[in-house]
Amino acid sequence: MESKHNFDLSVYLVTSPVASFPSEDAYLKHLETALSSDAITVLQLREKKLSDDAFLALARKVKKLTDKAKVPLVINDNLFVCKEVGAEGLHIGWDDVGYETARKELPESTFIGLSASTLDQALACARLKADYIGLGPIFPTSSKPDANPPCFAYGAREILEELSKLEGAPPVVGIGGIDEGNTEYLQWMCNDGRSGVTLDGVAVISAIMASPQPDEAAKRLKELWERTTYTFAPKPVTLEVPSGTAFRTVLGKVREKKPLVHNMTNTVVQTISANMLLAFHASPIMSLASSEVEDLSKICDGVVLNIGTLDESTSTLFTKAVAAYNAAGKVVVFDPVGAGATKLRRETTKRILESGYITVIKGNASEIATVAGDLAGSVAEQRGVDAVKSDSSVDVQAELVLKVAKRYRTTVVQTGEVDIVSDGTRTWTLRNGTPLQELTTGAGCALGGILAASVAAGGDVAGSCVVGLTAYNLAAERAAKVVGDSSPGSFVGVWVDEVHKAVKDAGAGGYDGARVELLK
Ligand SMILES: Cc1ncc(COP(=O)(O)OP(=O)(O)O)c(N)n1
Ligand SMILES: Cc1nc(C(=O)O)sc1CCOP(=O)(O)O
Repeated sequence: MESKHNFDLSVYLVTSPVASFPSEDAYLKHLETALSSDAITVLQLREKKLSDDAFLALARKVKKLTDKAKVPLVINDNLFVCKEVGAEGLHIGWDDVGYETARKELPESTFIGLSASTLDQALACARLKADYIGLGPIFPTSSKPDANPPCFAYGAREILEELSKLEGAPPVVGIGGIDEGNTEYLQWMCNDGRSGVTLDGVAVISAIMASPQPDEAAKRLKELWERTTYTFAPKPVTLEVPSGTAFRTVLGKVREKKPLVHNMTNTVVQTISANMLLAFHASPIMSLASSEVEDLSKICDGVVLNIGTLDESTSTLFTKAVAAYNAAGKVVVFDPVGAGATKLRRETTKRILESGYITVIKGNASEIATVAGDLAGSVAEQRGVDAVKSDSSVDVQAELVLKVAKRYRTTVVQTGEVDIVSDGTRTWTLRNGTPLQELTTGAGCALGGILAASVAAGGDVAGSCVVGLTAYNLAAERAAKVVGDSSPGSFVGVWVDEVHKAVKDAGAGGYDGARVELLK
């Protein structure tokens, strides 16, 4: 290390206790193998139970390895060991030796990292001018029994957004529950060119220390961390919406591609969901089997996760689906049906939203308000998330839809008398449809499939949602004209016919009557 500022946090290994290995030799060999990957950029020696003498003796051996690999060594908590061994850095938490004491006692060139679990702590670290912040836990972890509650990727993103407003804020490394399955998602959520948010690296214990091949594990983490294109991330914004051309483009692509949509949906709406997808010129697969998820993620273009008839196993099943469809780079539409009604629904909704990238969240006003309210348990609470009721004005609802889209870096489709679509940058209101849709069981749930097919074919996520939803609602209006206002039974059949025609004609003239407005 030439200067205290010359450190790279991108793949930061924190050690597990030497005592968790069969021998000290096995432990040192493990570290040496990990360091031989050339992927590790910082190594923190963390021993909670050793005496100062034993810690120092171990630190001297580890320092030889880190020096050989030209990787800075950071000592966890112990100022004495840090000084004695001449480590390049010290990491301390809020219960440890104070930052100012450590700063006075250590050479200027020694960098000092501070832990933060909340926005207030992160701001305090910045005020103290810590050299870096260890922000965590990001995800649940079993490596630190006294860890604070996780902030998840969206919470980390909010904290980083606040830090980015300060001049000279310290770099930040995320820690806690980070592994190969979530690194890419965390990196995408927390490195957003649009808002200036940056996370500087990932710190891990088990992802490398518990791996039988620590060098390979470190290399894979580095490769995931350095990605600039993401498997799951939406394609760039290309569509001009609203316009008849966009309408024809998306529906034409649906007709050509015939997207295959995996419906993990509730038992009440299976038939209408499958029929609407077929009418939309897409193909449905209906399956709730856990053992099929990975295979289906490889052949399907997208999945609909609908918690309408959930049980205690739904969150495990659906988070598995999020992981599989993210890894396959396919569309995930999440419908948190009745999200606020029970504890099970609230918890399941929260776990799914925390688990990975959701391409589209679709729900009615109270479901979206519940999704927004769930955030109030974390960072958002400190900054005051307003609970928006379904009887609030369209503008107020649109503001919340935009906030939820921004927070999860996703597209939100809120259905109601006025539908609202937002991707956190652009927000539209859509005013088509008929009251007969509300008298049709599964009309909202079947829309999940229409959105998945539209996005899978279209490219621009939010734009494709606007087109798919408008086509669906215009078809409903045409069907209502045919059957009259008091025939909900006959309405469904004619609606399916009209959806079919809309895609068959690829929207030729079908956009007439669309009442779509892009809000400023
Ligand atoms: C990089 C990094 N970030 C955070 C921590 C946690 O430190 P602390 O709060 O002091 O908790 P313990 O590690 O001492 O249990 C860390 N060690 N490293
Ligand atoms: C050491 C540590 N500090 C944390 C914090 O939140 O400050 S979480 C954590 C444990 C990280 O281990 P793993 O990568 O195995 O989850």
